[in-house]
Amino acid sequence: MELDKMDENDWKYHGEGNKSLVVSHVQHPRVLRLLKYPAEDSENPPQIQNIVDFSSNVMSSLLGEKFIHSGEVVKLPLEFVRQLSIKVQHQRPAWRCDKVMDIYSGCALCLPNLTSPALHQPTHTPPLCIEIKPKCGFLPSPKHVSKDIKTKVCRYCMHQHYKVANGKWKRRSFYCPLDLFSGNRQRMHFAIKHLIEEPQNNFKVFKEGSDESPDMNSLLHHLRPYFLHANNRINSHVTRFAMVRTFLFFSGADGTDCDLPPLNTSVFPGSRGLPSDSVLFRILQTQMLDTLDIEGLYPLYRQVEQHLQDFPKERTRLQIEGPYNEAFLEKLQKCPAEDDGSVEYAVAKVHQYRVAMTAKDCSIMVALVQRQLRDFRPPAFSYSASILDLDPKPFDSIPRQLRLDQKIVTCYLRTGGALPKGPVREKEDCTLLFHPM
Ligand SMILES: O=P(O)(O)O[C@@H]1[C@@H](OP(=O)(O)O)[C@H](OP(=O)(O)O)[C@H](O)[C@H](OP(=O)(O)O)[C@H]1OP(=O)(O)O
Ligand SMILES: Nc1ncnc2c1ncn2[C@@H]1O[C@H](COP(=O)(O)OP(=O)(O)OP(=O)(O)O)[C@@H](O)[C@H]1O
Repeated sequence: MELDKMDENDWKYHGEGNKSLVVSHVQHPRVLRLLKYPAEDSENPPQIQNIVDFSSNVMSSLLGEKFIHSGEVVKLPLEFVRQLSIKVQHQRPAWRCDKVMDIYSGCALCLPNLTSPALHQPTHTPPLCIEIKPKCGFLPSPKHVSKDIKTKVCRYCMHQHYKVANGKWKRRSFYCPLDLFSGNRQRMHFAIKHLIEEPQNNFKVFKEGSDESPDMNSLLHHLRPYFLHANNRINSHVTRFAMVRTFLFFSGADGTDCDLPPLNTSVFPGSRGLPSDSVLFRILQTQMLDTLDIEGLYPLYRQVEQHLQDFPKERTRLQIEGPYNEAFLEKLQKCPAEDDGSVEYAVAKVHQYRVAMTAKDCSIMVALVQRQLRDFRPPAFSYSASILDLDPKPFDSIPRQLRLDQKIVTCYLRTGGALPKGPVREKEDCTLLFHPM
């Protein structure tokens, strides 16, 4: 990429989240991730190098290098960024326009376009990519929570009630992250069915690099050729089953594409749970660094905050805002098992919590490519999995987390019973092991 010859016409709007806007190159498999911030906060542009460091030095070590593309910071001509922001503005969803693109720093992240995987051979079927934002896959321990309901209904399921009550989404999703992370074939199948039915911001499909946002029928139509090679039973049940199989086996052992196991392979070779080298397992393990729940963590956060007020210079030694290097990783990995009252313990728990928050908010991108084999063998598939959006969560977002947690639980206890129950799940309890199909 020749940075001095950047032309906004070579880039198109690709997507955006709460914190960044992504444009993809029209010819090369590359994207630029430009940060956004609240319109009134243009004085305080986010620290982009911190994002790369956090991803490459901290998250990559916890999640597995093979899944991570941290990218690099590039300095773009300001006029290019300004023209780009004008060009993409009309494609941005209105509900995301409360934030503006950073057009002043000229800094962006350059990353491989994970929806355009490199093709080693020509294929008949274009690559298909599925993005899942799985959210938090475990329940907190009863030791640290004040409301018993938090040990039965997961944060995502409770949050759904809050989101519908506040108009963020019209319909509630019956997806439950505990199902997806369970490693139980039936529950994972159930999770994927509900993601497809009500995708919200948890499920996206890209075909030929473009977000398809399809309805259920057209999605299944797109997915069929990618999964249904081993037999001719083309129905939605088989498709979802194949997706479960794909997720379960995602390990990308050597960081390259690997073949899907055949359809008749046992998904649970003698064991329950996720394979320990799968992408879902790694994400769940990292999420579980939140051992205290926000309620147990908050007093430690206050201890750190007080310490920083008393000794402002300690902010640097304790690496509150980074740098996110090996020393930061060591601080959170060498946390004493018990609270010894030290600020080091409190800081380590806060660092662990922030890392867990990142893992609870990341997305998985799965790319599937059909390969043509000679003779009459059925087509084979290559796939690869990557993890996106591994930004550090700010230290001072913790009080907001506590307030949100309280609002979600209060809303759930107030309205939980009032919303219609799921078509299948009679009883809202995320600890349920089996669902009737
Ligand atoms: O708090 P949550 O669980 O609602 O997560 C937020 C996400 O909402 P979600 O419920 O997934 O729709 C939210 O996603 P959306 O804007 O709703 O697409 C962001 O990812 C937010 O992270 P950040 O503040 O941009 O770093 C996320 O905030 P953090 O909690 O990760 O700070
Ligand atoms: N390297 C990439 N290749 C292809 N698509 C990408 C890439 N990075 C991001 N995207 C797309 O852009 C979208 C927005 O990116 P990202 O999730 O990083 O934004 P964000 O603002 O940090 O999200 P959040 O709302 O979770 O904070 C993603 O959901 C994904 O669809």
